[in-house]
Amino acid sequence: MNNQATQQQLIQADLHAQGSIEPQHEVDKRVDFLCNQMLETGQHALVLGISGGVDSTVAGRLAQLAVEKARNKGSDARFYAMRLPYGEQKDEDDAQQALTFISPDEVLNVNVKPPSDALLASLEEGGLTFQDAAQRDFVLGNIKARQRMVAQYAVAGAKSGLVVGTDQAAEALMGFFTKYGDGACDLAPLTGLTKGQVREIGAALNAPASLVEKLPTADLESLKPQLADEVALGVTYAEIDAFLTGQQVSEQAYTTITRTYQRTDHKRQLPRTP
Ligand SMILES: Nc1ncnc2c1ncn2[C@@H]1O[C@H](COP(=O)(O)OP(=O)(O)OC[C@H]2O[C@@H]([n+]3cccc(C(=O)O)c3)[C@H](O)[C@@H]2O)[C@@H](O)[C@H]1O
Ligand SMILES: Nc1ncnc2c1ncn2[C@@H]1O[C@H](COP(=O)(O)OP(=O)(O)OP(=O)(O)O)[C@@H](O)[C@H]1O
Ligand SMILES: [Mg+2]
Repeated sequence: MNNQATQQQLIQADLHAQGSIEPQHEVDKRVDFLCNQMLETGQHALVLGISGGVDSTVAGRLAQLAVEKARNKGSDARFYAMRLPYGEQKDEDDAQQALTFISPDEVLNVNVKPPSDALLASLEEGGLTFQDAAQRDFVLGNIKARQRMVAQYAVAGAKSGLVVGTDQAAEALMGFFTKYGDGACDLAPLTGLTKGQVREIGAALNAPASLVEKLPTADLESLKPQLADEVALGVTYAEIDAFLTGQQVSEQAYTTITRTYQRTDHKRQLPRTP
């Protein structure tokens, strides 16, 4: 086996990626995981932001199925789905379609624009300056992701709940999440799945095809609304998934992926200590 294939195998194992999945088996396994976590911890709720993207559509439906299963076992578990737009969201219709599909016990609508803008204004009043408008916008993007984390943990605190995250192997590989923003959670039910496998599970759950096939976007930068992840990453999800499932990828994709994986190692670890 050549060096490239060995390195791919090591990373695949590190991220718990599988070459292929049986979607219904993964649904059952991951619903059981969420249900058992509720029962074992004695917590009473699951909490998750629903964006209108495929990851939160799938994780949200798994969460609703899990609390229903826990209730069948005598728990009073409830799922709190949260809409967390930054002002008006361009793909709000998709978010509403996701909510209809998920059928959560509760929906909370929280606008993260006022707290995000207020924090940025306070930082600037406090003396923080930026290189340019693009850097300021990028930093504000991560503030939005972290305000969503704050909002979800507030609900978890009030309802004795656990925060669900949507990190999967493709985002983990590329460190494509905000550290302590959407990267922060108590339970990560999509761990190990490629983007394509998340879509396979969405299809097995009968999620609307338009959401299953939707173009992924972090949608954090106001100056680049709905920016496709693949443009930001400089590599396609098809190439990322191929890398994760042990297939050969182009030299350029291999270099981009392995360099990004190494550069973002700190995002997949606990804080460094002396
Ligand atoms: N070597 C190192 N060792 C330990 N810590 C290190 C470090 N280098 C930076 N850091 C720390 O990490 C910080 C950078 O990480 P972070 O704050 O996350 O910021 P960063 O990785 O620069 O930005 C987050 C990226 O994730 C994308 N994202 C975010 C949220 C959701 C999604 C999505 O797919 O929906 C995507 C977003 O578009 C952006 O490209 C630095 O400011 C520093 O505090
Ligand atoms: N506007 C939003 N409202 C509620 N939650 C959000 C919003 N934006 C992001 N989130 C939360 O942050 C998570 C990370 O965003 P991310 O874009 O990776 O996932 P997604 O939108 O579900 O799917 P995709 O990656 O395909 O766009 C989401 O899964 C969701 O839980
Ligand atoms: Mg998204």
